[in-house]
Amino acid sequence: MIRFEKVVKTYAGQVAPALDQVSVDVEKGEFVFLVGTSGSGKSTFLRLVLREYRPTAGRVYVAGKEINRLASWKVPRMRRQIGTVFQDFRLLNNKTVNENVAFALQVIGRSRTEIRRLVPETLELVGLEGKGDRLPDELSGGEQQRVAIARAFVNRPQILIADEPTGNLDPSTSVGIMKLLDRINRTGTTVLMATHDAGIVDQMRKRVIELDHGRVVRDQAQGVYGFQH
Ligand SMILES: Nc1ncnc2c1ncn2[C@@H]1O[C@H](COP(=O)(O)OP(=O)(O)OP(=O)(O)O)[C@@H](O)[C@H]1O
Repeated sequence: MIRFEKVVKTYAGQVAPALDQVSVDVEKGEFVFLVGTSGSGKSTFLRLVLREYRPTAGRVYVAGKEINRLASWKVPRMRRQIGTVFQDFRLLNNKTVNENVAFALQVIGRSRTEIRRLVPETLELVGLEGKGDRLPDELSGGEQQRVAIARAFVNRPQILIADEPTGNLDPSTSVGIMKLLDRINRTGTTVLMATHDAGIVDQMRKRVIELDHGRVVRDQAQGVYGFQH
């Protein structure tokens, strides 16, 4: 589903690469944690999957396509296969929960009938039934993140990318968010999550890929956050 072949990314004006000869293969339906200290290259990795950047060298494949060879006009369609969730939720604060989730469908031209069906169905899936008319600031942080996940998932993308999704949440709220991401993963969605949350990684026992100075230093099935060498 996601394949990196000897990927190098060096930002303009930088000498050291942010990613250095990274080769990784993520199968459809896998759940993968990306860990590593600040600046190790996690966000760069995620941004290459979204084609926000192109690699300096090497190849990135998403769903079988080498995405850096896609024509620019095909990029939005490629990105529709990928839902994204961030630490800071990124909701539209002047729109209700329903409108936030519906917006993700409107921009890709889904019909009103589909929107009327999919929005409540997805809000129920994330545990927000009955809260569709609230504004984001009338919700707890955990609930706001659930809205963000509903928005990312309402289009049933093949891949869900989460960049520190529990970074602003307390531990018990974080556990609820992880259960939700796990449920989404069980529907067959590939989940790629960058995190500093050792407790979560240790609890979930999923594949762990660790980056250090842009290199993959560990790729462990059913891994933990801090590996004892
Ligand atoms: N736009 C940019 N221009 C120049 N250098 C950048 C840019 N973005 C990131 N970097 C550098 O690339 C390296 C990797 O950064 P990246 O953001 O991928 O790390 P990270 O593991 O996601 O860190 P964090 O956990 O703090 O989010 C760092 O040295 C960073 O300073």
